[in-house]
Amino acid sequence: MTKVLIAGFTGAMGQKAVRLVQRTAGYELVAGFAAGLTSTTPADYDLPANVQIFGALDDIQTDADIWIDFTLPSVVYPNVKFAIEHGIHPVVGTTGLTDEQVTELQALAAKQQLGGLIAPNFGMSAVLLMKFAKEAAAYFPDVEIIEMHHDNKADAPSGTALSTAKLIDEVRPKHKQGNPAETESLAGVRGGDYNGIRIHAVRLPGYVAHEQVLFGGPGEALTIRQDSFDRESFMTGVKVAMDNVLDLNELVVGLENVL
Ligand SMILES: NC(=O)C1=CN([C@@H]2O[C@H](COP(=O)(O)OP(=O)(O)OC[C@H]3O[C@@H](n4cnc5c(N)ncnc54)[C@H](OP(=O)(O)O)[C@@H]3O)[C@@H](O)[C@H]2O)C=CC1
Ligand SMILES: O=C(O)C1=N[C@H](C(=O)O)C[C@H](O)C1
Repeated sequence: MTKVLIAGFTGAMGQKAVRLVQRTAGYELVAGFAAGLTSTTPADYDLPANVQIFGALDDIQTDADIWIDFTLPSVVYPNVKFAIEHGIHPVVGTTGLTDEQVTELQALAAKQQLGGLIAPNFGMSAVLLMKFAKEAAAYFPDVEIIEMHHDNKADAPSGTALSTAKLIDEVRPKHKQGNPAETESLAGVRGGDYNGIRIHAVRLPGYVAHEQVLFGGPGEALTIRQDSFDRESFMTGVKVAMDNVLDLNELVVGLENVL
């Protein structure tokens, strides 16, 4: 039986992950971790009595094999560091880790000879969107990204949009796009700028997670779009990660690398 701890177990994604672990043969939920808890009684979260509930990182004592993290950009780094230092394989969906933090965590995982996975998006449609966008960018170097999310989202741009921009940046011919004399009469109206790639973030009730990559060329355009209408869409990828993470011997970034 593979034992799982879920960090952020009370959140929108954490709750989906709890149900995934509970319904999947071969896995056992042994612990839940979240901040701001009013109780550490498992029954108060509809969890069996043997599930340990932790409200602070320093309190965690567990024999979990896997640490699933769906928390907040502000806490994901210490969480994953803690997991690796305690020999728990991290499966990280939380966004917001900087490139430097990922490099540090990879070095720590290598030192501990521990495998893990960080995925900016566990949804198949988003993984494919990023793959197709990278392919298209070699032929359509002029591109902008629009990501659309629910209005509870803490961070902007989305981790997926940033990853998409990084993948596009790896292949697209280096050039300046748009009008070099362009001005903004309304601050921020042209979006964020990742190496010349504009990213626009929309936050609205009713949305879950959506992304469009717009390519423009002389007389034509290509739009690639993905929609996650339900957070259940991310669970396919989380299950793939759980099934593979114990066999990894490094901290891998991107679900596509374990598919
Ligand atoms: N990779 C992917 O496929 C996906 C990634 N995400 C990412 O996952 C993350 C979580 O998203 P979502 O579930 O919507 O967010 P929620 O706000 O719904 O949940 C956040 C969770 O983290 C907990 N938390 C808050 N502060 C701390 C802390 N200091 N230590 C430990 N736990 C803490 C919250 O507990 P409490 O409620 O008690 O404050 C809650 O359980 C985000 O970064 C989001 O971008 C989301 C969807 C898919
Ligand atoms: O906060 C969310 O909801 C999501 N976060 C991830 C991101 O920032 O890319 C993945 C997905 O977009 C949903």
